Amino acid sequence: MVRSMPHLDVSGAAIHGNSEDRDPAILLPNQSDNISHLALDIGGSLIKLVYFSRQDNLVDADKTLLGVSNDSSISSCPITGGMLHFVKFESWKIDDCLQFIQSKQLLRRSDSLSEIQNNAGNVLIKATGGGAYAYADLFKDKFGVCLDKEDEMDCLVAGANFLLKAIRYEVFTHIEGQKEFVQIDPKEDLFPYLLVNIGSGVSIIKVNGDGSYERVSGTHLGGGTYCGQGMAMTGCESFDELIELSQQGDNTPIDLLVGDIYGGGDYSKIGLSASTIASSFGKIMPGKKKLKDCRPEDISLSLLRMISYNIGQIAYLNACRYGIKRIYFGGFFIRGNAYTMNTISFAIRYWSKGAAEAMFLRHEGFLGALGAFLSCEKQIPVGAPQSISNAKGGGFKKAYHLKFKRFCTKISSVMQRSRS
Ligand SMILES: Nc1ncnc2c1ncn2[C@@H]1O[C@H](COP(=O)(O)OP(=O)(O)OP(=O)(O)O)[C@@H](O)[C@H]1O
Ligand SMILES: CC(C)(CO)[C@@H](O)C(=O)NCCC(=O)O
Repeated sequence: MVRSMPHLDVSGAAIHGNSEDRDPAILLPNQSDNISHLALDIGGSLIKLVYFSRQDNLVDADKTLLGVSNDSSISSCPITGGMLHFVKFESWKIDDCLQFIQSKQLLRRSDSLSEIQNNAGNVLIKATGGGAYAYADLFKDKFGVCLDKEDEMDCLVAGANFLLKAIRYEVFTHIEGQKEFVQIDPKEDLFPYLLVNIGSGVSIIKVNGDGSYERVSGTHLGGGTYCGQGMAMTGCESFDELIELSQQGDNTPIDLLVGDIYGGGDYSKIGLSASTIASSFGKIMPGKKKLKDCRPEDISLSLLRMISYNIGQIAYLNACRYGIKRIYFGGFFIRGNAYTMNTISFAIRYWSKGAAEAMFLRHEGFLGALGAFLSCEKQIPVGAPQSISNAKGGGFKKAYHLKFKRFCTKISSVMQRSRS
């Protein structure tokens, strides 16, 4: 028997936890239908899982949304709904993921949404990413469930649109170590935007509206490249180890700087300072330096910088190509790492001459999984979140808009010139 789906109510959705929490849960305060539902995004490197749990108790006053404890309407609010939880596993540890699903009883058949079935009577769970195809048999054999495949790009866009529209304190800029939340008015300054999803590989998507997008570019030099190349060059055994190493690194013994080529000076005629990287890894060269002479810490940092700058530059070029000012970066390559975000932000600022700013999402790696989760409903409310004008640094600065106007005018005149 095929039952109708219980309603997923995302109205009033908000982050649960404080502003520094990683992968924070999202509170769905108005979720009244009893749903037991999960969705998976099985990527080349990581499996991302989003699931709902019911939460009937009161919000702990110390755990108010984002620590905005002076907001009395929040601290005393009873939770009648539930929570969205975000969990990830390395793709090669799929057994851990299966074990987790089992231990949390996420496929309990007694819950109504889990009983959604296909024509053949098989229980379905939403899944996206390449692994939704690659691991379909495994899920069928292990749990007797069918993965109900959703397109990866559709899910990325749906997840991003939901977060940008409905979740306060989701988006932020990260410039020279300073994190500032950005509030988006869904009616004024949401579309179009560029979504740069840095997973194993990188997808660059121009998003025009709900379900309206075009994957305009991509690059195979992504998170998988940093991880694979880094492990090959340093002997590290994981992404986390590489990132940790990079924190003690210095790129200058490895990267060839403009000053190294120009006798210590700038090449000011073309606007290159002495400290600009002329060539990533350029100091490893015949007769000079070999890989074995380099510290793993420095290798990891140079690599992180190389990949991040390069993605930043490609993102900027695509923003120019379409005259888009808003560039959001997602994907687990970022992993909330300050250095990565600073570098991407620097690249966007540098290339746009300060006219555009990189923006990041707190649920960076979960866009696809969230989109798959929401696909059971296919409708996301447009409701603008409440104002957060009191948030530290919230809102775009007027100067930014002005600068960007100039930036766009410049781009269109360059484009006109190149056409004529
Ligand atoms: N614990 C981790 N293990 C492996 N990679 C990690 C880890 N944490 C962060 N990463 C980085 O995140 C990247 C994967 O990001 P993400 O999960 O967004 O993409 P994916 O879905 O696996 O890839 P794709 O979409 O290309 O199939 C890795 O390539 C790596 O750079
Ligand atoms: C192949 C996908 C979409 C899988 O997630 C991703 O890894 C990606 O966008 N890679 C970059 C491929 C390219 O456009 O060069």
